[in-house]
Amino acid sequence: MLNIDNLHVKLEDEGAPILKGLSLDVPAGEVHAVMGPNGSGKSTLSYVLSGRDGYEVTAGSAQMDGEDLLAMEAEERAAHGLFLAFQYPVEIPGVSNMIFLRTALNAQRKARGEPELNAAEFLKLVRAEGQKLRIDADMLKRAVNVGFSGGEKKRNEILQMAVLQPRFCILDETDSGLDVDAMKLVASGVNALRSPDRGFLVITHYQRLLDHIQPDVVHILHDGRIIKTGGPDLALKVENEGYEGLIEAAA
Ligand SMILES: Nc1ncnc2c1ncn2[C@@H]1O[C@H](COP(=O)(O)OP(=O)(O)OP(=O)(O)O)[C@@H](O)[C@H]1O
Repeated sequence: MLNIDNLHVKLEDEGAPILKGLSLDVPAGEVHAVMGPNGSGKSTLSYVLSGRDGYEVTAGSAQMDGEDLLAMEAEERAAHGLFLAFQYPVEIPGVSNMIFLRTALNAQRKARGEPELNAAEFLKLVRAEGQKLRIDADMLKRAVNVGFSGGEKKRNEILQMAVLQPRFCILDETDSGLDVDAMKLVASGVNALRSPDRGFLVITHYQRLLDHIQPDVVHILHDGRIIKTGGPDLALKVENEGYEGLIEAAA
């Protein structure tokens, strides 16, 4: 479903590479976790895949369902069903959460040739999904993420995911800043979306998220490359022993 091959990326205005030959395949139906030390390139990977400006791909490829992701504009990638839950969700003053979600959903439906949802259908959907994440009607009316607490912003990212029903979801440290109960809500939001035709890349520093979202595969990213791939026990090993041993073994 998602195939990344030998990806090399640098900042557009700086010379130093950040991703240095990263390869990763996530088949449909699977959840892959990406862990790695600070500064190893995890967020860069999620930004490059989602089409954020400021990065230059100097070699390699990234495909979703055989189509060249890197050749698409950011909104085309979204219309193809790619979704990124940001590490630092963006505030959008003046745009209510509700209007934002409805506009995003209908733009994607239109791009896919599906009929737009009318106001009543949309309201029913967003209220039901909001309830599961304990996002009440008041938060839905407020400007997107403005004045939201750290944990509320992260839950709001998962609400967007639940409403948009993307086919491939990237979660960039969605667990950071969440209290224990909110983490369980977020995890059940993700688990509810798990399906044979959907894939996930879950970037996290902590094993505890993976207790709730059981990954099929765990990758360790260091210095712009995947240095080790394994099963869920690899995350436990990192939790217990840190990255040093894995980095030394890969050198
Ligand atoms: N806009 C930028 N300007 C300068 N350096 C950058 C920029 N974006 C990324 N980098 C550098 O690229 C490297 C990778 O950053 P990235 O945010 O992808 O790491 P990460 O693995 O997500 O880290 P963390 O676990 O701390 O979130 C870091 O050394 C970072 O300082």
